[in-house]
Amino acid sequence: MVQPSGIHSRRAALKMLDAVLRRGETLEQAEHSALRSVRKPADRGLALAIANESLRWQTDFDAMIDSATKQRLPDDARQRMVLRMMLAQTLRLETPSHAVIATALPLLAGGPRRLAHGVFSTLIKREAALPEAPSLPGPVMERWGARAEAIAPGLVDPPPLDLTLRDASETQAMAVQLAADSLAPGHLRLARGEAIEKIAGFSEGKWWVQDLAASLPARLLGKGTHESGSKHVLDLCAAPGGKTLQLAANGWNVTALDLSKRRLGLLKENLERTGLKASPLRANALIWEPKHLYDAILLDAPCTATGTCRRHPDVLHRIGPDQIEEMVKLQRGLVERAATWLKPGGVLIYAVCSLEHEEGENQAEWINANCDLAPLAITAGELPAGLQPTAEGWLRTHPGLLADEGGLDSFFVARWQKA
Ligand SMILES: C[S@@+](CC[C@H](N)C(=O)[O-])C[C@H]1O[C@@H](n2cnc3c(N)ncnc32)[C@H](O)[C@@H]1O
Repeated sequence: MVQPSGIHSRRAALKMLDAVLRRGETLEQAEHSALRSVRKPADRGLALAIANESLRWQTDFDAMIDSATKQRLPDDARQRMVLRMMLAQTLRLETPSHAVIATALPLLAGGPRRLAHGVFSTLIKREAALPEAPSLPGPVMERWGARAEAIAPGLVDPPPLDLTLRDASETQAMAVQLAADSLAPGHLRLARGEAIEKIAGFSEGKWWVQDLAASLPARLLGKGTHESGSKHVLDLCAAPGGKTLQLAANGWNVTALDLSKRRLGLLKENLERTGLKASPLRANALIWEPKHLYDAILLDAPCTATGTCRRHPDVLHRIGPDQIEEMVKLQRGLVERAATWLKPGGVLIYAVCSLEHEEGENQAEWINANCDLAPLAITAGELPAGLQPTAEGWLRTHPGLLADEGGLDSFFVARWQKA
């Protein structure tokens, strides 16, 4: 049978959705195997766009689908996944209906295609439309509470592209060269679209991709030099190295420790491209013992990553209480050990790209109560204009902040000092 053109990208998108929603894989993990058989970059881009938009607007697509079916389709039914993809193409990617139908029905070969066709046609006839911002899944609304309302508008589109510059003194010149905005020294914000490798300065290693929020933890450690040379920082859970690069560029002598061989490989590539120096170290921080104490430790802890929902909408559907609890335990194990590896006067930064209280605010309270460290409040003067620390001296960013400038990922950051 002749397959309609564009079917490969739709098959790959369906594979990704299936891996995320039925097997709990991250979209990034799923991407790898799903895109293996899709050769053309444009087809790969389309597959990713369909999967992303389906996940971003899933709650709204499901409400539409349910309004047009007599019997509710199970959440993980293939027809529901294909219908979400069809609606994503029509309502978000401006794909003509005939192309949507021609590429969707083969995905249901051997199954009830008529149902999908009927539901889709009904919704198109009704001129079903999306709300201004995606509705968040019920459990996410419950967890994020009052913040959810501010966050949702930040999820409408994929975020802009943020770069961190190797040399912050070039901020203005690079902003002009790349027609970019800058929200802080060493930060540039570009419209998303162009291939990363094609942006000027990539091959010379003048910058790396890093959301502004992700750059804040390392900024809060300041310069790494003093009269007698460089101070020692342990970048604990360092790979792929966005913060390692910042610390190295700021004069720190960096040990970049991570458990993952693959991710450390990326960190090494990043060091090579930027010409910055750090000492990568593969170890499990839960059993590793340092040979000396550190002036500073940056613990960018493994977490549920729900704060990256703008670029990874799969987290809206994959993460629940079990994953949160698992991460909370791991984070406590790591921070408990890190707290003993600081010199007197040494500074610890704890950061997570999570929107969950359990991994952020609750962990900071736990550290206050259980670790031999004194809180060192973050001040407004240390933050980009428009951001404020909390009353406790912590930092909590989310996609609803700096909304007019393009928003931010969500990070929780707090700081302590060893007596
Ligand atoms: C949030 S990511 C780090 C991102 C990195 N700091 C950056 O800015 O590019 C968390 C990292 O923790 C690492 N990790 C998880 N458990 C670990 C452990 N027990 N010991 C060391 N690293 C661990 C993961 O491999 C992952 O790279």
